[in-house]
Amino acid sequence: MSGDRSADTAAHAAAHVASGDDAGGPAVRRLAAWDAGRLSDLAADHGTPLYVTDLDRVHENCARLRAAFPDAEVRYAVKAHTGRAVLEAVRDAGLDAECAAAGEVRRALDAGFDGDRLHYTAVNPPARDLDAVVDWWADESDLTVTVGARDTLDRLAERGFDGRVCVRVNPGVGAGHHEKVRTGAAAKFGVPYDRAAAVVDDARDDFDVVGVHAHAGSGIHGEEDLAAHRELVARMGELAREVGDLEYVDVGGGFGVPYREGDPALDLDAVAEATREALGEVDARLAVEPGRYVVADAGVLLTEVNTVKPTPDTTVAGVDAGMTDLLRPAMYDAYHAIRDLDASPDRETGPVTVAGPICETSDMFCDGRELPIPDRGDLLAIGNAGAYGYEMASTYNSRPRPAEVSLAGEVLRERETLAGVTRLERGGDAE
Ligand SMILES: Cc1ncc(COP(=O)(O)O)c(C=O)c1O
Ligand SMILES: N[C@@H](CCCC[NH3+])C(=O)O
Repeated sequence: MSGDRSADTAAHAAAHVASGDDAGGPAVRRLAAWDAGRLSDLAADHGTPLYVTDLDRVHENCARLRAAFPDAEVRYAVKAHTGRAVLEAVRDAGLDAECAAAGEVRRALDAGFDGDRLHYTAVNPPARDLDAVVDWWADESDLTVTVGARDTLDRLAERGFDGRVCVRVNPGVGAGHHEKVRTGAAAKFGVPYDRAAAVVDDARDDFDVVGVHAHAGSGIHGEEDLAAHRELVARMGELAREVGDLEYVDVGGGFGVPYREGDPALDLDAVAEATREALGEVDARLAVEPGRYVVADAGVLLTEVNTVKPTPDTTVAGVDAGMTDLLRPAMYDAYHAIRDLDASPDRETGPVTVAGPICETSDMFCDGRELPIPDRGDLLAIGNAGAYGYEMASTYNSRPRPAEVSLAGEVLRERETLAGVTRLERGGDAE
């Protein structure tokens, strides 16, 4: 959590606490805009920690993407939130599904995506995943497999697959909110740019090569990231012109959302325009595959304060959610806005450290952030938890994963039980 104690951060937090509105226009949903009474009712009905997902917001975000990219294919990166209700909302909104693993393909199929709306991006795919997807391809022959290595092409051919393939390219340019999520220049992803045309050429012998793809990284926000995005797109445009005869050029996802209260929203229309301009003339459709943008601000994580401990530097608010429920702060030092739903405007503020129950120092949602000093029993809402929140949850410390409900009160995922956590081990229920 280095840097979380900065004056800058404190100012952001104070502004959030003071403003209480949806500053930034319709494209930004601030944590303050959520109805505190509604969230408190849901926590009372379903317990904490609790994910709350606003499915209408998912629809709105999809609509905004479709409006910004009217002539492009917009594919939702399922990994950001795989819940059935979210997938159905995305399907209804007309987006395709981009899946990172066979399990995600299965979920998308179960949510009603037809093969022609399914894109499986196979990164070093385990044999089990390839077997499963090739199996499903027998019925869904329009699905597309995106491959980033010749070996993956060979392994598909060995399984009798001769369908639609997209070649993933390593564009040599990365972007994103943290080095751990900048994929564009990481050797693991995609065939090196200067070999891409040759790989496309070879692949055409055995497959229907329908596209080329590259992804810079996640959380593109700010000029430097946008410049990297434009560079990636320009390179992909060049490649598409070189290899010709493609259905689409997929320039990845990564569109960021503001996490700090004062952060500006991404100007999606401007990004779309810059993308088209950088791509140049190509005889193929543009495709994008956003995940975070669709779901981040559609979700909050509710957690109850169970321990308040004054220390010389900060008040430690112990809460019942931890890094097992929302990993991003521990993994990326990610900033998530925090709102005390029970604190009246005249509550004293000061440096507050919101910490979970896990035996790891990194199990903190903020450290020394200027917030209302919580009381035991207060309900805190953690913002922008809809993307890579529940998805990255674990059962470390034998903690059952939290429940998820829609804002309307429908249970979307039951709270896991301890029996659920232990069921696969010797002596567990599954035996
Ligand atoms: C290949 C690919 N496409 C799309 C995405 C979606 O990224 P984001 O959620 O930042 O839009 C990712 C994740 O970074 C990805 O790896
Ligand atoms: N999990 C990351 C995003 C990575 C997306 C996958 N390539 C995050 O929470 O920011």
